[in-house]
Amino acid sequence: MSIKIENLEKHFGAFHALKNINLQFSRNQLTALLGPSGCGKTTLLRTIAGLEFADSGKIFFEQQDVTHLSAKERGVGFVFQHYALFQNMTVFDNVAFGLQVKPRKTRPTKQEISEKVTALLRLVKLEHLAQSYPNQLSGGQRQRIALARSLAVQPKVLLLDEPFGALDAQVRKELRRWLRDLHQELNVTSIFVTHDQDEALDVSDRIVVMNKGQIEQIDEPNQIYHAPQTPFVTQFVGDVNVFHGHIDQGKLVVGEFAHNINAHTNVANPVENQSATAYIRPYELTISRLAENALATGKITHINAIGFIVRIEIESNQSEQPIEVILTKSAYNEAQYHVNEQVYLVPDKLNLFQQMNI
Ligand SMILES: Nc1ncnc2c1ncn2[C@@H]1O[C@H](COP(=O)(O)OP(=O)(O)OP(=O)(O)O)[C@@H](O)[C@H]1O
Repeated sequence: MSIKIENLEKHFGAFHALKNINLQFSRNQLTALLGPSGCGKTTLLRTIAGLEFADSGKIFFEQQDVTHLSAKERGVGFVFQHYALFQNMTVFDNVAFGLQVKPRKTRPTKQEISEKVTALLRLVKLEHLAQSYPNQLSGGQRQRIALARSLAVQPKVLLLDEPFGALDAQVRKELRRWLRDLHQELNVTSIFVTHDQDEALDVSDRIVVMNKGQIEQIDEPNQIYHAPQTPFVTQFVGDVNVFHGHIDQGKLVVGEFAHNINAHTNVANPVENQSATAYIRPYELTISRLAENALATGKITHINAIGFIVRIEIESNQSEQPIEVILTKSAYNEAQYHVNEQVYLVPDKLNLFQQMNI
């Protein structure tokens, strides 16, 4: 089932929650709606579900205009952050619920329901818990049951609102992997809401980044991370160092430093004599003992060499926040940097934004 959204607008009183949303979801794709708290992700998801209605705009499921249809008529499955399982029913009955309450005419037989529920429990790998009650399950298991329950009625669209939000980091990670694998087997168009960039990058085929009721960028995870198109996306997805300056004779000038940006920036022709902000990932910044083509200088304040990579923090007058640089262990061992050392920072690559391309 493909989904198309045209010119969607939504207000809550005077608050403008969704601003001219235009979007397409391809059949069987897993899309993440990613953005900070309050940006409108849940409102958009609920509007797609038919649990909320837009002020204007249209929603199509394939060719059908579903804008004014109820959630039930749209045939969507919904999984919320807080597993809304029935506490007084067994796992089996929870999963069977949607089938058992179907009108007599369309309700499967008892035997068919039993087979279907067993197959779904097998799919979420919890067959052995069929006769348990929700309060006997872990958070992760409950969420998998909630998913099995929503799949029982064969939804054409599966909508997940922070499905792993209430779980601890380790379980979240496991369930992410599990959702990705499951989605490949399912053939269902899925949209999930998250404010966790790692989760979006790890699980989805495509990410829609939202900010203040608007879409900032729609792209594959790789593009969102490596080719962010707005300052907001650059800062929201992944760690980044920020340098404010201006362009002078093709160079980015930050304080007393003038860095030649040719060849390793996203902007071919930066506008002269205009302010510019450079966003640089920690691993795209090189530490040097020479001032040549540097963008900043600063003092090393902290070195974390515990893991596979080495994280170095530098305090600099050219940056409001401490600058973070990531080095490989071998580069670090070779250079032998130490705390309190004064060093220069030279970018290998930077994302530049000026007023006009924001
Ligand atoms: N029923 C409502 N009445 C009034 N305001 C609402 C209502 N639902 C949402 N809002 C407001 O609309 C904005 C968007 O809310 P929404 O839940 O869509 O954000 P979100 O991006 O999903 O955030 P979170 O990650 O915190 O859930 C918020 O400022 C919220 O307060």
